[in-house]
Amino acid sequence: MSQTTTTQLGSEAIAHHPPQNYTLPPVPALHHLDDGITKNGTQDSGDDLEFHDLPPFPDDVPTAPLLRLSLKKLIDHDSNEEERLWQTCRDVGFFYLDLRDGDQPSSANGTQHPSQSNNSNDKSGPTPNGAALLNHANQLFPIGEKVFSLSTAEKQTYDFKDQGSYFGYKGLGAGVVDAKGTKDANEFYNVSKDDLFGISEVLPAPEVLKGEESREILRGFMTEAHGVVRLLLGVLNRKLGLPARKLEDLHRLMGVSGDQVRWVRSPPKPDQDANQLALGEHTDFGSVTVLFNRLGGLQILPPGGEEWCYVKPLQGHCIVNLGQYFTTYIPLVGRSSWRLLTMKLGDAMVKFTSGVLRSNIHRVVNPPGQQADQTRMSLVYFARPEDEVLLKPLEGSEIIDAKQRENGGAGDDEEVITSKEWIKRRALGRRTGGDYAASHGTEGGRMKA
Ligand SMILES: O=C(O)CCC(=O)C(=O)O
Ligand SMILES: [Fe+2]
Repeated sequence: MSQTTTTQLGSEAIAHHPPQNYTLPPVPALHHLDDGITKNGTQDSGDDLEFHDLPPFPDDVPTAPLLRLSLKKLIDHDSNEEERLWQTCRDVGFFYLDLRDGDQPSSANGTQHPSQSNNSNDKSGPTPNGAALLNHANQLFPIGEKVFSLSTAEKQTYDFKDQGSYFGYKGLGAGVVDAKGTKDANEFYNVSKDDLFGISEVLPAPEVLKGEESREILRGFMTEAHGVVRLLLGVLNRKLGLPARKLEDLHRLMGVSGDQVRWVRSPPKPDQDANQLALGEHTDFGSVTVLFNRLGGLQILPPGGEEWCYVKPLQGHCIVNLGQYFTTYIPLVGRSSWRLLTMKLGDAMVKFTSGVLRSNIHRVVNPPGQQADQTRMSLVYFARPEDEVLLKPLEGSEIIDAKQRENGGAGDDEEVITSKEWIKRRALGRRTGGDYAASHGTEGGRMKA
């Protein structure tokens, strides 16, 4: 597709209309790091990408060849950067985003609450500010530590699983990492975006999260992370040739959704348990995930590969991955047969759900090398389609239509479910006693274990 018109007229002005009988471009070959990080994850650009207050990430473990994109360039609608984003979302769906140069002077002093926006024409919300996002993330790490330092008995009172909610606390070992029911080795605390912005009820929470100071930091983080998500969605929307703002409009900051912040904490494991997974293999069940971690342990299984590769944490960057919203539409002949279908489909499920964009399997293992005796924490923002969005192929894109034809059609008589229902099923299915099979997403046909 031509980039010329986009750059001449402004990227919002043109919706791409590929010709009739459009055939899909081939999926690009998996990228290799060509822009600052060599294959074993060491730097070659002079940038300081290390976390100097932590034991070093080893240089003798396999690392994932992920691209490093620049938020600043994406904000500036750099067509080369937009093309790199598009390619990497089609081949692996995981990349680094450099936030250090994404600073926007207009909002450098903080984050404007969207309801305070005085620009009624600004439908896409405020331009994300990379420095503010990093700053809020740095402030949230110690707040998360305070939450986890509370007694187990108190934390347990914020586990809302029995009320059908995945917000709040999940204890160590309260989730499963495989179909055998092997327990996980991490604890979560999930904070609802809708709670923070007054869109839904205020959930019970520990004192450290109830105070306005913490809530303000969380709101700032959510606003900036959401701004990044919508910026990325805008690029993908144009590349997919969808009607203007279609993806952004399914992900409004002030829309009712399952968007959330999550802290994940895994304590160091005794040697005999070193191989235990902290977090089992999965794809994220939303749209876009913005992740901050500092110690290694996150691994992805690159497309077509057999070897799990570490994703080396980089200072000043977040790791972005696409969730399965883009790749999933769920065939349901009837709700009762849902579980059966999910279990039986296996590779067919992957085929059936394989989309134009990619949602890659990942998991969390013990931090590697000298990092192994450290407590690992990460901070995640999960953006999801608004609650009432139906999970079915989006209309208005020749590329998506062509992909459907390639997949043998969409099956018009199939029932579809809402984003809300799907997220709940997947989130709670990975809790002990949950329905692990029903919790599968697009990883269905590629589970290793
Ligand atoms: O902790 C990490 O690095 C990844 C966490 C993750 O994949 C998740 O919470 O879905
Ligand atoms: Fe994840």
